[in-house]
Amino acid sequence: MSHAINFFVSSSSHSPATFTISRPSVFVSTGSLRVPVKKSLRSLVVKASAASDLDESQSSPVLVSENGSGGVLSSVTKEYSRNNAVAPSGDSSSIEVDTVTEAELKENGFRSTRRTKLICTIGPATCGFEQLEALAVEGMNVARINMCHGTRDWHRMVIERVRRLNEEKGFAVAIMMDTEGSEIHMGDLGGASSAKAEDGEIWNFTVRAFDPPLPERTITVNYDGFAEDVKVGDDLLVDGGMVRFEVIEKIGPDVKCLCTDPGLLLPRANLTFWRDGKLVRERNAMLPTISSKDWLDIDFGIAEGVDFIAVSFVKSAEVIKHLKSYIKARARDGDIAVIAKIESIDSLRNLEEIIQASDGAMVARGDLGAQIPLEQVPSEQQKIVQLCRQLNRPVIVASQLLESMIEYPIPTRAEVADVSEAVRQRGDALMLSGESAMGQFPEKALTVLRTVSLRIERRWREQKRRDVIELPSIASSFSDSISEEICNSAAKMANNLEVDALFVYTKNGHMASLLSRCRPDCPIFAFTTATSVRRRLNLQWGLMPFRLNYSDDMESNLNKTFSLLKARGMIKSGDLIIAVSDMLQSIQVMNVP
Ligand SMILES: Nc1ncnc2c1ncn2[C@@H]1O[C@H](COP(=O)(O)OP(=O)(O)O)[C@@H](O)[C@H]1O
Ligand SMILES: C=C(OP(=O)(O)O)C(=O)O
Ligand SMILES: [K+]
Ligand SMILES: [Mg+2]
Repeated sequence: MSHAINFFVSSSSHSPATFTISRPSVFVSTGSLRVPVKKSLRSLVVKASAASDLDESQSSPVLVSENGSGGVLSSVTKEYSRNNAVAPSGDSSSIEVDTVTEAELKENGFRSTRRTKLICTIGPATCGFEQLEALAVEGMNVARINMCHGTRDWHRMVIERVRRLNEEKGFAVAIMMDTEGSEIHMGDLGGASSAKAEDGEIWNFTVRAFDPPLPERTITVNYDGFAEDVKVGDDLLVDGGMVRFEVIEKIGPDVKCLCTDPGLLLPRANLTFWRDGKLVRERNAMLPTISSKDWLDIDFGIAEGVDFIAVSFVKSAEVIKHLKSYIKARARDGDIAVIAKIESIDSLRNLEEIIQASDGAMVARGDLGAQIPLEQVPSEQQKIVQLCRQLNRPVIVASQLLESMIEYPIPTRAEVADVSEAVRQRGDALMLSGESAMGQFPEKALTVLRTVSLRIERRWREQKRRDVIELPSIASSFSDSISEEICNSAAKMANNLEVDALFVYTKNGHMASLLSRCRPDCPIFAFTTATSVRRRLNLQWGLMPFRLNYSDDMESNLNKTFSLLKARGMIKSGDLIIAVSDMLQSIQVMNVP
């Protein structure tokens, strides 16, 4: 018996013929009871020359899943350790599967997989192979390296370890390189890990270069114009106010400052200066967003094949466009995504065009909070998250999510509330900075992000609190409009029919991102032919990216997918799924045979 609902929107390049797959009846759930759907076969045909999102026919049945969900429970972790010896990639006769996703699906079922993605900044506390593996097992989707710190050799070592982890253990942890940017910051304290500034002490901020050790109470500053730009009486804020000084005297390249709010100075901390209660934007406002050192780091990132480049202190869309064309001309597959960090007044001023030009955005609350009043940061966060969703760009909420966990094994209640709010806003990803880079409890911090995400997501679904946010059409062509409408409809159907999972066959990830944008109740299994696309999809809300070689014959793709996933125990007969692909511009509702 063959029961299915097939909605076909066929492009002119494909015949509008429908197909059916032998399968049990389609069930629609009413509450907890599933009743068979009346047999029906519907076909909707729209004429369009839609470009296919799918690759040419590829035959070997290689399936790779990843840790996109990673809502790992303790027994899942145990299961991971039992199974973590996976076949090396490229073996087309075997299935490469990330045991963390696999175990989580088996243990928790579809619904309770995690949708919010997690990013960890890698630093001295987490750069070892075992430490990186522990983070991946705990659910790290993206590893961030901050070019403000460490040497290129150190970063290369981290990248190699993450790559090896992916190859040997089947993960798809993506790598994000974050540029230093040319805003004003302190030097590296001559090698010391921190320095204490006491109330009433006089410190010398200087643009002179010193060989270590630095003279006592001396701070080097990276910006040559610093001594000329500041004025006696200015307030000098370290990291947005963690330590405060008042400028009392200028002597050539040296600026003598009186400590008025004592605190700990950390290497390369950001500096801002304020006059009459206002942030001073002197010639430093003219500094290039991407410095000459940043360009060298970007060349390094391109050569190493990082997945994302996050650009610090973006001021306008132009710099993003420039970087994107620079990457396109140089990167092997031209597929490094550019993330705009929103962390300055200028970036807020040009927000929409910056996000439009980028492949994603980061609410970089650390520096943002040093440039605008702190009480304004939460509303800016909400605005940026919402705008990114409307424009279909992944968005990361970053900085100080669990700051106290740098020192303590549990977070403050206020930090948990902040993480909950970011999850409730349905941002794509949450990011750890110091907590994972140099904190004492990196894995525990990641566990907190994971468990809070899972809890809030589940509560949201139970309350059926679907988003009221308006999703404007973003398509720039008729064929894009078709994809968008298909995804909007498929996501709505998935919610109404309470299906177990959405399947999307997507070559470049666009269809997958359109589904993710709808934030459906069920997880989205995204099948893509390229390993690099699979890693990039790992940043997006609700996507479980798989690498799978598939053909342009959807019936055989579905059958292959079903049998591979069933063999891994990741789905079972009777599970209800909706599949979309822009190869056939179709929506298919079916039970797994
Ligand atoms: N590669 C690294 N080497 C040494 N320390 C690092 C590295 N990356 C991060 N850190 C430490 O972790 C802290 C938090 O990381 P992050 O938020 O990325 O940087 P920042 O504080 O400069 O904005 C940094 O201040 C630094 O002390
Ligand atoms: C993420 C941020 O950037 P960085 O850590 O590079 O300063 C931030 O400022 O919040
Ligand atoms: K940075
Ligand atoms: Mg910053």
